[in-house]
Amino acid sequence: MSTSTSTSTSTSSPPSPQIAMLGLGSMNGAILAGLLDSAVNPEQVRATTRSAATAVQRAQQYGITVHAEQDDAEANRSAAGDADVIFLGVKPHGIVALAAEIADALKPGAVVVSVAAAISVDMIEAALPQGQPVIRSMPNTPLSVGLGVVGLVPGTHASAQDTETVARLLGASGAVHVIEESQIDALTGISGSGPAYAFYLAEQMAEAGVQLGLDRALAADLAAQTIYGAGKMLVAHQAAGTADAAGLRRAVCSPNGTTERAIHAFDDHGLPAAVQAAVNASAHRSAEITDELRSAD
Ligand SMILES: NC(=O)C1=CN([C@@H]2O[C@H](COP(=O)(O)OP(=O)(O)OC[C@H]3O[C@@H](n4cnc5c(N)ncnc54)[C@H](OP(=O)(O)O)[C@@H]3O)[C@@H](O)[C@H]2O)C=CC1
Ligand SMILES: O=C(O)[C@@H]1CCC=N1
Repeated sequence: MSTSTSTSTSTSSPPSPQIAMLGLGSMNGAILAGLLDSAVNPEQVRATTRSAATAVQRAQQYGITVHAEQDDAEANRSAAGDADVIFLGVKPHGIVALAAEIADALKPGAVVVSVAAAISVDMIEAALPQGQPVIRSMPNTPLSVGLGVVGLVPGTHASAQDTETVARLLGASGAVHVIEESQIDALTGISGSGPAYAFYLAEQMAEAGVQLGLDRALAADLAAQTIYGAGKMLVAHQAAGTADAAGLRRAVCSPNGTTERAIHAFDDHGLPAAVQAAVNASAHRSAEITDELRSAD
């Protein structure tokens, strides 16, 4: 599989691995929603949360079995021990401890996929049995609606087949890029954190509409549909090689028209620098958390 290219979905019959989702918050929940919308059956999935209240809520939401680690100290080990693919979906500072907790319960060859920012492959591998396949990922929440982006970094013991299995699972709900670990902080700055940038833009567009006298629901719908349509159009044109973002932007700007005035306002208020600073801030924070957690060991 080549570096930084979207995987195409293979035409051979999809695998039906048993899946464990350890932690079922925003990110693992989004992955699960995407999996359940594709070829994965609820019976294939066991999940855990920390608290019983979350477990009950998530079991109802997704129609799967969810156990709370707070109530059942064996919950993570039991779910992981049955699984072929295990998604570690807790906060970064909890990933290594979670990997250590499940280590001797894992089936040999089961693939451990971390979704955490900043936790390097070697940190996870060090907590697991020698030879256990690990894949570090950076997904994003639009996987929940089939429009996600995921970066995958295969670990030392992950085979091409392991990577293909995970790429196929996640590729049903988004674009998958197999990347080098040196690229993952930058990917985090663009696509991992990026949905929040789009949501923030939508918030501000809608707020401006309210300031101009629109009711909030109308302004919010106009902003959301515009970002959705523009994103879909951009993806289609980039895939076809017919236009890029700059070209599509220029096509909306009539000379001396409304959009040209708006883009000048963005430039006058420093939008290009602000966006680049934001992507850099996310990428650098990812690297910084890695350093913090390494030095805490
Ligand atoms: N949110 C995002 O957009 C993205 C997040 N990520 C990564 O995903 C990971 C999770 O983030 P996010 O989903 O936002 O966080 P959330 O707080 O939404 O979810 C964390 C989940 O982990 C559960 N949990 C905590 N400790 C344990 C434990 N010991 N055993 C089992 N479950 C446990 C929590 O249960 P409970 O609710 O009961 O406490 C909760 O379900 C992070 O590492 C983050 O870097 C990556 C890309 C994007
Ligand atoms: O904010 C975070 O740290 C996580 C990682 C990328 C998106 N959310």
